[in-house]
Amino acid sequence: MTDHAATDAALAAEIATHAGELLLELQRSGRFEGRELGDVGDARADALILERLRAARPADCILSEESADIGDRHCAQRVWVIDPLDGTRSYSEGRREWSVHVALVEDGLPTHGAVALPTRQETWRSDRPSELATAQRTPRILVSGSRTPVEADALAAALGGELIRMGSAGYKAMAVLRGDADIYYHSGGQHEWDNCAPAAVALASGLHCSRIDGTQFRYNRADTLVPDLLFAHPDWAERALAAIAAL
Ligand SMILES: Nc1ncnc2c1ncn2[C@@H]1O[C@H](COP(=O)(O)O)[C@@H](OP(=O)(O)O)[C@H]1O
Ligand SMILES: [Mg+2]
Repeated sequence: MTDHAATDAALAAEIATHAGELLLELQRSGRFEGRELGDVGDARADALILERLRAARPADCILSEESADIGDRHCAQRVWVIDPLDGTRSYSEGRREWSVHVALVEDGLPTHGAVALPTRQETWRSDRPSELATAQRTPRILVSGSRTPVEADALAAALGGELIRMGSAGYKAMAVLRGDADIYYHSGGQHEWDNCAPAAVALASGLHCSRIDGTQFRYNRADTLVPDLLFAHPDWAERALAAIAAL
């Protein structure tokens, strides 16, 4: 049972971890495969997260990728933004790169959150900031494998970096936080649920997280589209923003 006295970050971590375990079991059960596995996983993880959040925080609103808006979130001060299965494609193809996102947005800012990476048995959370690794001289730049930005090669060339294609926004953002990469760059579209919990967790550890023009992320907007993003080790943030502006 969910602990009603848990802090928001602890609650997010507990729920994301449990949803991740459910998804792993479903994937390993072999009962579904391909697209159907992704659809069933999305729906079941969504149901688990909604049930737990409603029980623990009945007064809050919820915005989920898999459900219609719940409650009148636009004027709500506290809104949970969740992605029950980010990297659905990787998940349904049996790959490792997928994640579960649970974040709390207060007055438009991501204040608490957790990102579960079930295939690594990791849950990253905003109330347990991690020490950042040393940035690499040759930056490793993560981009979407299926929707690689057209300008990705030019950015890598401008920074003298190495481009690495990978699935899932949460998996990529946490790879930067872990120090396995230096930059996660995306353009061409995404939604609030794809990057809200990763931003809540990454910001708490001092990673640079912004739109690619350097402006701050704002959440719980009427239009959930977030066209682009930059997650970067602080040592690379300014150079990356300058290189992006010059593309
Ligand atoms: N151009 C675009 N428009 C809308 N969503 C996009 C997008 N590019 C990536 N995304 C979403 O961002 C998440 C990470 O993408 P990727 O794995 O390609 O890096 C995926 O979320 P879901 O898996 O939750 O659908 C994907 O649907
Ligand atoms: Mg997503």
